[in-house]
Amino acid sequence: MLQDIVWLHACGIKVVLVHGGGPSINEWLTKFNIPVHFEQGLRVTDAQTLNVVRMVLCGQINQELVAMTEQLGGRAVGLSGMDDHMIHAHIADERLGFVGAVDTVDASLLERICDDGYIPIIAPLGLDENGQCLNINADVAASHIAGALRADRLIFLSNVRGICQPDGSLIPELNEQLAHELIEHGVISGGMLPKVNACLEALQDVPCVHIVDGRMAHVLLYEMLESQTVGTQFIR
Ligand SMILES: Nc1ncnc2c1ncn2[C@@H]1O[C@H](COP(=O)(O)OP(=O)(O)O)[C@@H](O)[C@H]1O
Ligand SMILES: CC(=O)N[C@@H](CCC(=O)OP(=O)(O)O)C(=O)O
Repeated sequence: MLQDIVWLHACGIKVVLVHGGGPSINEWLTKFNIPVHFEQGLRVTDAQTLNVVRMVLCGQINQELVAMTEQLGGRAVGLSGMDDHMIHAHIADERLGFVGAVDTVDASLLERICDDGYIPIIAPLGLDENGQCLNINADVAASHIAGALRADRLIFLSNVRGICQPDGSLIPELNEQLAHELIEHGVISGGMLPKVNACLEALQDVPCVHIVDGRMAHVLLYEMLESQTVGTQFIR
């Protein structure tokens, strides 16, 4: 995946990578005997959990991605949505604890980083108006960042082929109405809920929004070069 990003960047395409890290956060919480709890695909985040989230996202995943990108010949800058107060957020729901809903994204730092020839790699954390760090689902952060950048394209990567029907068949195209029907009927659930909501939100500002299978070799090159998507495309 990073090799594709480095190649696309070398071809003059400005790429911004927003990463998650849910499984690693779960692993570390378990090591520290801190319970793991999700509501509608969002992590319930108390103060102790937030410390682990920040440690894993910024200290581990972000820095590993930067190191790997550099190793592949790319020039990467690692940062989080807290840097320069890029992501302004507020507590989404008191019951979830320190989980952020995004108010605004200031994309000026990212634009400067891209214009200077770097690939920004962003951990999904934000700050509220009091400077409190908030944990933001990576898909939600990506959607707002893409919107603020007026991106041409937003590609969500997952560990499935795209949105699937209960029989496993792929849904190649999805509009808002069908997405809501599938959510209501429980066909879209768990971690796919914030992803689908993020896709619908992004569609307001970004013309091309896809969910594709991050396990497929060179899926990003395929997405950029072929006119047809391999996963699910969201349509207005
Ligand atoms: N209709 C659906 N189609 C495909 N995956 C779905 C669907 N509903 C729920 N899922 C689940 O959502 C998961 C993707 O969410 P998650 O793993 O949280 O995302 P992330 O890629 O952000 O880590 C899939 O692995 C799958 O188990
Ligand atoms: C609020 C919330 O759920 N934050 C996520 C942030 C990381 C993430 O989104 O990671 P994935 O892309 O692997 O799911 C979390 O704590 O797991």
